[in-house]
Amino acid sequence: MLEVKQVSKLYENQRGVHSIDFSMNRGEIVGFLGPNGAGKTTTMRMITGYLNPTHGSITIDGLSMADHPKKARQKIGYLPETPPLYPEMSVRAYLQFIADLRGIPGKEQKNRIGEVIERLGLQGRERQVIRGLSKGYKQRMGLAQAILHNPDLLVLDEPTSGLDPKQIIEIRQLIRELGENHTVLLSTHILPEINTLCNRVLIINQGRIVMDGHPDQLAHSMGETFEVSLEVKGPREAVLAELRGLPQVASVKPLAEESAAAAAAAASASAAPEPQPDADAPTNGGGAESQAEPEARPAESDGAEPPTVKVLVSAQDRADIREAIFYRMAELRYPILAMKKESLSLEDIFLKLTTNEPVDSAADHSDSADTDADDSEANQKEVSPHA
Ligand SMILES: Nc1ncnc2c1ncn2[C@@H]1O[C@H](COP(=O)(O)OP(=O)(O)OP(=O)(O)O)[C@@H](O)[C@H]1O
Repeated sequence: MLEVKQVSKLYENQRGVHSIDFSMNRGEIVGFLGPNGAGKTTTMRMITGYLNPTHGSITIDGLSMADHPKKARQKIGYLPETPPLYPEMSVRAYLQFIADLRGIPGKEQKNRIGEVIERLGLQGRERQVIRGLSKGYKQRMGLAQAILHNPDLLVLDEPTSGLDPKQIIEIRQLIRELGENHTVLLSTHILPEINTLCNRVLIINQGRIVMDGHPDQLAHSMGETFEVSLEVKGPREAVLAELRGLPQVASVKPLAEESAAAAAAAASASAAPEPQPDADAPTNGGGAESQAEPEARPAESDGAEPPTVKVLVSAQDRADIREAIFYRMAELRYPILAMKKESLSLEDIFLKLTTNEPVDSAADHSDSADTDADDSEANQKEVSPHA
């Protein structure tokens, strides 16, 4: 559908984009991600024919943008960061004007405008003047003008920028629906937008594409290891020793909060030697129905609760070590309070690719609940610009 071949745009200051190379297949929704000044808008303006590349070629559905700009542009709908609206016009008058401009034949115009008004939820506002619309509805108007001529490819520059959370949800839903019939390239600073909308992400940094893939595959392709964060109730040293002894466990590291707690516990409990677990403890899986108190939980014998051990366990060869951990801890009757497979978030990957900051995936794990919350539709977690 779209071929961008070795495209560069050099501005006078030598910035811009350099040898950008990617293609898009029909039906894809591709997220275009990058810090401020990375080259997203420049690339989108070249794809839509508003800016000529210094080098390279762009073809839309086989049509060269350089050789057939008019025909190629008819296949594209473009929503720039600021929608190109005429505030004094009414909704219907504006769409009529755009229909004329795009050369939609007169007898098709009424139907087409009616379809777009319905699709974008603009019914009842046809006579309203654009100036009086909310920001969310202005954005709907921007999308309406982009799809009016029924283009194959939609190019959307930060389509939810500046909207409130409710409007963001609405516009994302619209983009999702538009993605059913259109190929979509959308730029954003908002990482959850990629996770909720896109089946592919392109990351651009300092004018170069630094990553291209499915959001879920990116972590894997970056050599991510298999890691599990774990919260276990049991004698600390025994839990650590048992985990380290499991096959395919490469390392067991206390999480940041656990290190501090362990240091405090060690100081206060130094008088009482830590008991060792009983390897012959019952193997009934630690079921609640068991009446016998296990010898492996000696901390309870003096009435005190055993400590909670929080660690990050890394596996060799990306082996899934969760079952082995579960069965061994159950055997020893050390209850697992929480176990979570950790992976680099898109935010981790983005930082790794666009800054020199080392990314320690364990660093985020203490607040992994917050990370999960990132999937919330209205979450506005933006990437801080580091370009
Ligand atoms: N007209 C111009 N003249 C000179 N330099 C420009 C021009 N337009 C963009 N640049 C430079 O080219 C680089 C890429 O800019 P571009 O606007 O494409 O980035 P962006 O990723 O869209 O950024 P943002 O997220 O802030 O919109 C930046 O260094 C910018 O300063």
